[in-house]
Amino acid sequence: MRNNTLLTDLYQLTMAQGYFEKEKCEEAVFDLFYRRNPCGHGYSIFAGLNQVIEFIENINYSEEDLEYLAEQGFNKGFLDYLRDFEFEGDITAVPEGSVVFPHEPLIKVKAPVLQAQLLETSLLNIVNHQSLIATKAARIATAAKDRSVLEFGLRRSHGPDAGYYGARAAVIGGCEGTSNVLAGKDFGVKISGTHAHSWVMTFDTELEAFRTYARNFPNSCILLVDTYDTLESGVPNAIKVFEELQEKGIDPDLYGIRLDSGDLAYLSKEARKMLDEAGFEDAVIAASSSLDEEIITSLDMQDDEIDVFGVGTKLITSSSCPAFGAVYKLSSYAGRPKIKISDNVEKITNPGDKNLLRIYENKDRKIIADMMTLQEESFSEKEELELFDPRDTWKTTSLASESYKIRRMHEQIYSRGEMVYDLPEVKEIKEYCQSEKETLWEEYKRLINPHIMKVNLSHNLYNLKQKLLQKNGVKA
Ligand SMILES: Nc1ncnc2c1ncn2[C@@H]1O[C@H](COP(=O)(O)OP(=O)(O)OP(=O)(O)O)[C@@H](O)[C@H]1O
Ligand SMILES: O=P(O)(O)OC[C@H]1O[C@H](OP(=O)(O)OP(=O)(O)O)[C@H](O)[C@@H]1O
Ligand SMILES: O=C(O)c1cccnc1
Repeated sequence: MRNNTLLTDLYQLTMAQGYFEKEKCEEAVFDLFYRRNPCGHGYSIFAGLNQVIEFIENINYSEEDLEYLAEQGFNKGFLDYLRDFEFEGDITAVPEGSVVFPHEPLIKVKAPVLQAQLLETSLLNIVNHQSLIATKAARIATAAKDRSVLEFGLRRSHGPDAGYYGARAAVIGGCEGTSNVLAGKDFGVKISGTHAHSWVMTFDTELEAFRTYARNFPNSCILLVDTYDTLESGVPNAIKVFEELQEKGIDPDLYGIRLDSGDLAYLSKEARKMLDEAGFEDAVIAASSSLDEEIITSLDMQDDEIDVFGVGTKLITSSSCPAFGAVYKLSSYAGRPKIKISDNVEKITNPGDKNLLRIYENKDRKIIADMMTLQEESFSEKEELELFDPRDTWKTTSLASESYKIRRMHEQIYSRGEMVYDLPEVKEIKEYCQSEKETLWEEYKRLINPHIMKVNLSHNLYNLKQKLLQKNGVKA
């Protein structure tokens, strides 16, 4: 396994040495958050937490790394510190697979500043990638409604890691399985697939190609029917092979066809009729060919007969929105809340050591709003709760006591350097993610112009922010 300890930006190490030299080891709090949902989506899916933990657990500056850093001019004392580096701080995070919204702290790192700073690049690198792909997968799965989506993108992903972790994230976000064998093996998720055009082309006839495939894989036999002529040759040959299986008394678990070109809606409807007329009502129709949520929505409007969508390039590269944009910002140092000012209001940070609360309607467990609070604040469901918009503060909502439920979104991952979290399997994260989506009203899930979830600040946090803004000469 590659040692990723140096997979960071140089400035993290130069700052770390600076802190080391100045013996500046006060506690810092950093929030990892993002500012906008990808593709104009109504929410995002937080993914990558297990890999964040794996990264921290495996931090190890080898002698070779230290020699390299010495050549770059780092000090011996600092390098000796790195040789024995162990993370000593606290980390809390929302569980992987959670539905999340802009500006919410997804991960909170509280540690001696040198240590907290050293984690920045790797944490962002991991979370930015997986959250982006998980969110794109959620969009595609929404468009597919109750039909399955398979992740087919490895060949066109941005290198091996993007394919491997992208498959993991895609499955968390809503894909039923992946064609990526290593991801399937390592993450315990379903792998599936069909065959390529080359398979058909190496045989003298399409029929012979289908027969041979069916002989090899009678129980999972999806035949690619568009190599020559989908309706004139591909589908009739597939039907012939299914009849032959039937004559042999073979009742496959999964069989059917895959369409990979042409008018997928039209071809699926024609193919469905032909398969049904031949008595193969349970034959599956899969389709692929540069699919994404927009094309799937359009196919749906055309009353397509596709059961399974194979989605590659546009999912694994999140081509419509290629970056998640999460950042890692200091919110407190030496017990004092810190704020980053910007002319762009969206970029002003929320100061202080914070908590993220989610407020659900009592009766149907749908999300009403999220609220960031200061760490020390506590709230009781037995009391009325007033929520207000942090921008348009006159917009308020009062929730009657006992009409809502509060959930603290963060779980403890590290406590004083010790990993205290039970890592869930990808299958569990996937199920949790599905249940998370069910906590959203449909209005937040639509693909275009969704409702914007309210992410409120508590009165105390709002007041602290105003105070720091004023102190920095910003008029509220
Ligand atoms: N009925 C349809 N409605 C909307 N989009 C469709 C429909 N059928 C296919 N598409 C999409 O149109 C695009 C067609 O791509 P392209 O021009 O490469 O054609 P193709 O049929 O796949 O050809 P090729 O033989 O080169 O593979 C794909 O993104 C495909 O998903
Ligand atoms: O279109 P995507 O969403 O990326 O989905 C994956 C594509 O990859 C394969 O094509 P490719 O041309 O690579 O191989 P093939 O010869 O097996 O069709 C497959 O047939 C799909 O068309
Ligand atoms: O199994 C398939 O059909 C497949 C796998 C990867 C890419 N395209 C198709």
